[in-house]
Amino acid sequence: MSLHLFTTTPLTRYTTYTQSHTHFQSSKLSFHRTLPHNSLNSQLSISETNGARPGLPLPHDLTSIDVDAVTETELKENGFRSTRRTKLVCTIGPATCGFEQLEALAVGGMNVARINMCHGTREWHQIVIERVRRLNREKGYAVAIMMDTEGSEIHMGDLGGASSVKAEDGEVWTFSVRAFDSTLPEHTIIVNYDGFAEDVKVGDELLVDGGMVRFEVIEKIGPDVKCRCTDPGLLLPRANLTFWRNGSLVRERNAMLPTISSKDWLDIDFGIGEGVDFIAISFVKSAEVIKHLKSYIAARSPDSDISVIAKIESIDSLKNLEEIIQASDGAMVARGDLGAQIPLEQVPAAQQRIVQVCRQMNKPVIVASQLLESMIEYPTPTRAEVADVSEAVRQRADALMLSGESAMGQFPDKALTVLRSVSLRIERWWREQKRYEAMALSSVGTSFSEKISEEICNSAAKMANGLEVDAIFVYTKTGHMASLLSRCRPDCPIFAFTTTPSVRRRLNLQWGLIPFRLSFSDDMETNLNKTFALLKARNLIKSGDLVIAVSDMLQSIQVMNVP
Ligand SMILES: Nc1ncnc2c1ncn2[C@@H]1O[C@H](COP(=O)(O)OP(=O)(O)OP(=O)(O)O)[C@@H](O)[C@H]1O
Ligand SMILES: CC(=O)C(=O)O
Ligand SMILES: [K+]
Ligand SMILES: [Mg+2]
Repeated sequence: MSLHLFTTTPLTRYTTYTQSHTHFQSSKLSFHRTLPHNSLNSQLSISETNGARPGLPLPHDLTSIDVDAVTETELKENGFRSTRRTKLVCTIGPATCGFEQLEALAVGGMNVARINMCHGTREWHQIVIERVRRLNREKGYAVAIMMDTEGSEIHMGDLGGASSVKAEDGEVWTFSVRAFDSTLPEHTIIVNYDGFAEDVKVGDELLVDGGMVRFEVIEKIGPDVKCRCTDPGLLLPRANLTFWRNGSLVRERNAMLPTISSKDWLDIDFGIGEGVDFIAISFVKSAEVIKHLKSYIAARSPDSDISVIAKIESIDSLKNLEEIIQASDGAMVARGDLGAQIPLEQVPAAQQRIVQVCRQMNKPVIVASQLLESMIEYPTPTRAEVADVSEAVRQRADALMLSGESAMGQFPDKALTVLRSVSLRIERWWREQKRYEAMALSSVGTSFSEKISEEICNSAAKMANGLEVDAIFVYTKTGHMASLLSRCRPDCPIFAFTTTPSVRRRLNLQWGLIPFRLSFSDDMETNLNKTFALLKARNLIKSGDLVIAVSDMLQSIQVMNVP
């Protein structure tokens, strides 16, 4: 292993190299000068001609840098420090599936588009995926796609075409497992689970959508279960159903249902075929199902790098939380169903625990459901909703998610604006107050090389805060080193340079990362010169900006002013 300190005039540069070898005996400290950066000009002219010098065609790929169009504007307008660190996920539904609507969400800061396989057909989802791709291709975004499985929990059927139906206090409704050929009789709900009529008992409480509407079972007649509405509200198509007996959730049979149903496997095949970036698995109960899915994806599509997100929304997933998160590539705090399975007042503590476990294990975490529920109908959020969003940002979750607000609400763009502005404000407040928690991060690396990367990232983040640098640059092929830096939640943004578009899209889910696509070599000097030239040509950085650069090829840290 060797340690070098470099310095140049007029700019000052300090470099620490930690090159990892499996065997090493000595450490060396040297001090010398690097070449001046006068090679910048020639690179600048190449980039300015868009990679096509007359008579000497250069592949666009080698001389350009790709960054999200909105991030670019944000960086230019607000400077590095004020960029948003918390990522935003939007569920796409009828309110947002058009190309212009998707573009409006991208302009508003959507980092990930989520499609929920509970709703709509595969053809419908395929059109949405293609539109997001087109948006990325034509408008320079890197919006990632997350496919969320239906899971085999119990839910209602469609409401005969109605978008919602009101259940009034005291009304008697029939919950039936029958298939109705023609129109649905009045006050009738279809249940997708054949064992339903056998499993419920008179006196059970039936919760729709985690308790948004409640019924009490009053009579069982063959496949029909008569229930009286005790808490009125709106019934939405395919809403989730849970039933409770003597104050606890009935889940004996439920627990026997497979996490991934036959329909889910077909949806997963569809997702693999479409090359989605994330697959989120509903109602995960154990780590086994995640491992199984990951090996299935690897066998099905060896070249794909689809990340698997575990949705934490059941009692079992909380019981096996650590092992599930360890096996996954990320997690979602799916508060909608979670709140139907555990008492509501336990959800906030569960959220905090899940966010912390994910951070410790270096997995991205999304806080989801009802963040701005009232904005489905109204253009402004409640104060309580703003406080809830603030709390998720303060916990430093990687991402916040919109569900009904963006899928079928009346104000999807306004809801996204609220998430964006609350995130920015709380992040700034946190930095100004220097109130970041001193969370002791335990080691996640297993090999010696991984441990080196981790120590480098921890040190780089600490140095970045201490020296008040403008940005951390990380050159990473797999994205791993970028996520280790993100885990430290430093004060400055992290510019993550990566060679493949799919890694770039996936990094879009992680806190504080600004992913760029750039082709680079093993030679950091060349990489830095090239990056400085390209970013300066686009007015994204200027001479004198202080940056720390780390790389997973060299396992190095360098501190420098942009020449
Ligand atoms: N593709 C779609 N087509 C029609 N409606 C949709 C679609 N996606 C979402 N919605 C509507 O938006 C609402 C909220 O979306 P969300 O994805 O949170 O649904 P959910 O069923 O509550 O979530 P989950 O099934 O993951 O627990 C849904 O209940 C549904 O009414
Ligand atoms: C998102 C989701 O699945 C839930 O909150 O239940
Ligand atoms: K789902
Ligand atoms: Mg759910």
